[in-house]
Amino acid sequence: EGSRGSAAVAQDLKNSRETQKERQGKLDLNPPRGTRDFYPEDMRTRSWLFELWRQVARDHAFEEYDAPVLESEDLFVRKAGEEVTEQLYNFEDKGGRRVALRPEMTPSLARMVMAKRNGLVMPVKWFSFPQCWRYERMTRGRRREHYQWNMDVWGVSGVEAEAELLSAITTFFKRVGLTAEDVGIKVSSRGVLAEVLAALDVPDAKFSATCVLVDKLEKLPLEAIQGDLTALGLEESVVRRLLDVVQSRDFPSLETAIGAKSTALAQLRQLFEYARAYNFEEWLVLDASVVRGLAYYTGIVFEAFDRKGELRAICGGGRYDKLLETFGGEALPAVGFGFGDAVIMELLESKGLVPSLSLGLDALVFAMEAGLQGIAIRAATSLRAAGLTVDLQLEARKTKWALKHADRLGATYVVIVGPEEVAGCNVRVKEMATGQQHVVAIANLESWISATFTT
Ligand SMILES: CC(=O)Nc1cnc2ccccc2c1
Repeated sequence: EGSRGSAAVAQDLKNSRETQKERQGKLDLNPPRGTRDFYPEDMRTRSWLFELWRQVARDHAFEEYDAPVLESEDLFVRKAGEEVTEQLYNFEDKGGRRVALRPEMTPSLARMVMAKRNGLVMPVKWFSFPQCWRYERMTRGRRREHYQWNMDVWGVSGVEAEAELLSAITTFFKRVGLTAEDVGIKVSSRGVLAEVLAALDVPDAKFSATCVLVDKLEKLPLEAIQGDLTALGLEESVVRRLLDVVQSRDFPSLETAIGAKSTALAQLRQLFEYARAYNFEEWLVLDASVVRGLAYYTGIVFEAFDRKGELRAICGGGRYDKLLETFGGEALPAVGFGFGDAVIMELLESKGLVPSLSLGLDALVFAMEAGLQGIAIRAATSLRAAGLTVDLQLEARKTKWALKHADRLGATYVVIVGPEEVAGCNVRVKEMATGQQHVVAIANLESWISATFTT
């Protein structure tokens, strides 16, 4: 190897990079690293989850929006050492533009709000189900994409907005069969940290990065981020004070830690009072150690967790009143949450709360011979006109196969188009549940079915 010129070695490299296709003569059928395919049975579960999320969003009168998965990299460049920006799935496109697959939806939403600012009626209450991306060295084998239900309220500075969002989250949990014994929601406020830092004369400019570090402290030992704390210029005494305050797990200890005149404390009390009016107070846990890892949160923050403590956070969110200012716009109060599709499914599966989803097929229609396909088409079409879901077999089938397939698909009826029946201008309808068979004139199949189906 050593004796060969670099060109030769480069050639070797090029050859060894021959496409997988050439090497094995076939395409790699797996989806890209860290991503998932959704086959129909997977898609039924995903659609079931999204439909529940959508119902809750609709019940709270939120409106759906969307934005491109591809955004300018500038939207996500923040200098607060967050994991979500350190793992940005970014690249340069063929036009030489720095772009990224969105790691979260909030910046895109902020861009959309800022773009139409004065044309929007406040408050804005919008939801979306964006697929979000991260580029993580596959050393940890974690996923690189997930779907994340987002709900946000723009234009409301009071904790009424946080309360409404927590109502959506707890409504979803109740609707899916989880109770406050299964799941809790830790609630705190970065206002607490802001008040502590202000009392210690720490400049505002250090607020976001300090919060991100305190969030990391929840997961890592102090020495692991000592370097970052020092780099940020946080003195030992400040770090010790912060670590002391975030120990508070109830109102008396929080009041002792930050004083009775604290605005952040008053807002938290107000939120817990609203929680009683919404009947979701049993889900809330005051826990000052909740900081969340996103740089732009400024006030109340919250995260749902499984009470057994076996899983990562189920969802999380908070107030981010200054995000538009970081984009050079005028401030507009905002609060929102992100709810990923992975942890919740793990929790629901562990509790047997994911229903087995059949196709919900009303009728399977088939012709016994190719020459009868036209009749089968006519029968299927009239059933569909009556609003039924119909699987029309596109090739002639043996009755035995068709009945087995109808059973597999969970069809309520099978419509058999056979030579004898057709000779008398009829079709045969079999009720799969009872095995009962009816000979029905093709002419009044539609009325027969709708009469039968209305019962
Ligand atoms: C459990 C899981 O899939 N987490 C996950 C997967 N992909 C992401 C992609 C972007 C940001 C956060 C992500 C989080």
